[in-house]
Amino acid sequence: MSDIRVKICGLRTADDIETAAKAGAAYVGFVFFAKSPRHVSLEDAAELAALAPMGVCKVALTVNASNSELDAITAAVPLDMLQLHGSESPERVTEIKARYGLPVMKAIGIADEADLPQIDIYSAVADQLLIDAKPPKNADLPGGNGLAFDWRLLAGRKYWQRPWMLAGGLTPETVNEGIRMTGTSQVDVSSGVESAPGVKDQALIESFTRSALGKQG
Ligand SMILES: O=C(O)c1ccccc1NCC(=O)[C@H](O)[C@H](O)COP(=O)(O)O
Repeated sequence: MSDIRVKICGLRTADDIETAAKAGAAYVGFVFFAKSPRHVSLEDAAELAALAPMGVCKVALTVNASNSELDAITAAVPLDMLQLHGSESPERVTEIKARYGLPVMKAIGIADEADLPQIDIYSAVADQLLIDAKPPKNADLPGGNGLAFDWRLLAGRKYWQRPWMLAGGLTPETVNEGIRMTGTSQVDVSSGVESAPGVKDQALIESFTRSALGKQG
């Protein structure tokens, strides 16, 4: 049994959920961000979440969402975690945790060393951290850009105060190198398991998950 936990983000079909769960993903992510090709409606997300087997953590990804948006998402969709992928302040993270009673994962964008202190700041308030590549300036999306950051920045920093996941540009081919270089025990992927933006590829979901979990072909 592997110690690695895999999150597949941006799932939009029943097949995506079934494939991710069967392959052994620990988390499935639903994107609530209208500009994203991975955006799902409340109705679709509710149906997809209901298909996730017990024990698979259902994560709603939002970007600087208001309380009314979060109220609607949490009322419609059975969730286990909220992922905040915008510029939510530490105070806002605390407020969201208290208001919804769900664990909160805060995404931190990393481009260079100057970004690393954010990890400690958000460690004090979030339940988990998702350490991702910082989006390029003028990017349409704050995440899901298929870009990796320099993993050497995290080398030797295995033990943060909170559980964390490595994200950004991972693929079935690179995920093991990312795990090895950073010492992470959790990985997240979106673009690297797609055949086109927003379209998950079942074979890539399987190969990414199996590769991360150290399972043979
Ligand atoms: O995936 C999106 O479309 C998205 C949109 C808005 C904010 C965040 C988004 N994705 C965040 C994720 O958790 C991705 O899985 C993470 O950034 C890694 O993405 P990728 O580099 O494509 O594997």
